[in-house]
Amino acid sequence: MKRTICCIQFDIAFGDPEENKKRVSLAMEEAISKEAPDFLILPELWNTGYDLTRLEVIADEEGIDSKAFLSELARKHSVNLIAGSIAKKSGHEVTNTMLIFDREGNLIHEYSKLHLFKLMDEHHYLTGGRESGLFMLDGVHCAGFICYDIRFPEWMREHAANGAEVLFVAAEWPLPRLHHWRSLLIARAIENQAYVVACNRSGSDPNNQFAGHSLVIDPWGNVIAEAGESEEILSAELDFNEIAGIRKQIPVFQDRRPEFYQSFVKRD
Ligand SMILES: O=C(O)CCC(=O)C(=O)O
Repeated sequence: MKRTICCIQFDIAFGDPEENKKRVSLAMEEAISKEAPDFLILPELWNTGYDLTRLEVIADEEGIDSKAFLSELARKHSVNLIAGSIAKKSGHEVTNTMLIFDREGNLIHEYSKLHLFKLMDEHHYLTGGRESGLFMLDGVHCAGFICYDIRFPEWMREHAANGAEVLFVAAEWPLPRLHHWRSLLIARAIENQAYVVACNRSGSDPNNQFAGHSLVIDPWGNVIAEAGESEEILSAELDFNEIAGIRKQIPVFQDRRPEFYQSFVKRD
């Protein structure tokens, strides 16, 4: 089974959801006309960027506006959409939430970033998620993660151990730690013997310059597509038949001994 994917790496307008909707629409038109992908992925917080101090005002109330907008795009282009994440307001809480739509425009899953990134003050403005990132889309077992989540191999492993064949990552990863971005993503692909499709943003905001370098990595850890630092539509073909062979050759999922991992007692 093969599927084509496109990462839409774009420069997010700071605190301007309407402008960002225009940018997403245009980039999607381009991706669809050039690549006709099965799956499209957007970056993290694409509606507001990291304008955290104004989230009370600009976050999307229950995600209603974004959901209508994205559902229509998925349906119109008949594409599966891993719609990065949005700032979503529910009562007094704001979450950093990934929205996933099928080709008919049905919202099939929401995943809110589990691990908040203190270095960028997320814990002051956002509430961490509580749900799993697992979902099934177009016959593929998928899992979604958001940026800092990639530093938590145990979280991603749980998803792979529960069947995920492709790990989608939406990010606003800063340029100074590009080396970590690449190394962590390659490691997550190798250890989980899964595809990693990671969509970062490009450009800068008042506080950070972002790395771009969206990546598609195969289950052997080979980088099969990589963007540069600027806006780019990155595409690749994923062949899910490769996974079974790799998992048979080095059967890490059978060889795990999780019963020992929790009960480890530190010796002096
Ligand atoms: O872990 C990192 O270095 C970057 C994480 C990040 O930028 C985020 O989670 O938004």
